[in-house]
Amino acid sequence: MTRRMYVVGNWKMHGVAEDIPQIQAIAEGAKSYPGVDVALCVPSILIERAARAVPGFPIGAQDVHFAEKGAHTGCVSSAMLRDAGAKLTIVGHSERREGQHESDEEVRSKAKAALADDLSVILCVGESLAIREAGTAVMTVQAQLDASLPEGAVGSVATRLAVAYEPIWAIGTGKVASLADLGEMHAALRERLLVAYGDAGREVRILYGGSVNASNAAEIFAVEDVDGALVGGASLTADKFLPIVEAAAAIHR
Ligand SMILES: O=C(CO)COP(=O)(O)O
Repeated sequence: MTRRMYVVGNWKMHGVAEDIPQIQAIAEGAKSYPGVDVALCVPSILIERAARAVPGFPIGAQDVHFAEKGAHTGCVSSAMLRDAGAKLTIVGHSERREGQHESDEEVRSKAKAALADDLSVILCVGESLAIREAGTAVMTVQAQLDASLPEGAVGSVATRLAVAYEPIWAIGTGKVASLADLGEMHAALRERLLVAYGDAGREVRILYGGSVNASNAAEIFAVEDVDGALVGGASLTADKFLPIVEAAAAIHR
């Protein structure tokens, strides 16, 4: 089976009403690359306006609560995201694992809740610089994936689940994992997906994230088992983001 390339922007804490034209430019530009799945994850308060501005283009969230509803001040459920027009959500980004002390168990619950509510999910994993330097990155990230993946039969929803490998030291730093390290990690994560889901594990896309830009996207996408990218800074404007989508469109597996 072939996995479609997937390029997703993570706007993090950027974006107000005046940025909607950039979202429209990205959605319009993405139409030139029908072979690539493209999406943008924006701040939750912008989802509804963004989704209305670009009908048919997937707008997503950057986090979701695992509960359906209840006493969770400041949180947003998957049903609320869907109601606002979101089609996907990121879970377990390292900035939340660190900043909001999210555990693997919590990330797993969030992924399960979102998948059950028909959202697509991008589940993030990645190691710190200390772990990379200690030489234990692969086993650490595999264990993180094992503990964060929704367990059980994923079969029918495998195409709605993606994993994003984002080494923490590569996020926003201009540093990118070496292509050899990237290939090793993506193969190691594929192995865990096959253990967890059997053949359906082949359908789950594995994205790379961390300082992806127009200049390095092509070589990153050429690495086996890299099925696209989760892009931060370079997703904020159409002129920086669309060349990354174009690089993905050039991959034929
Ligand atoms: O964290 C990231 C995407 O989720 C990567 O961010 P940058 O592309 O800005 O390094």
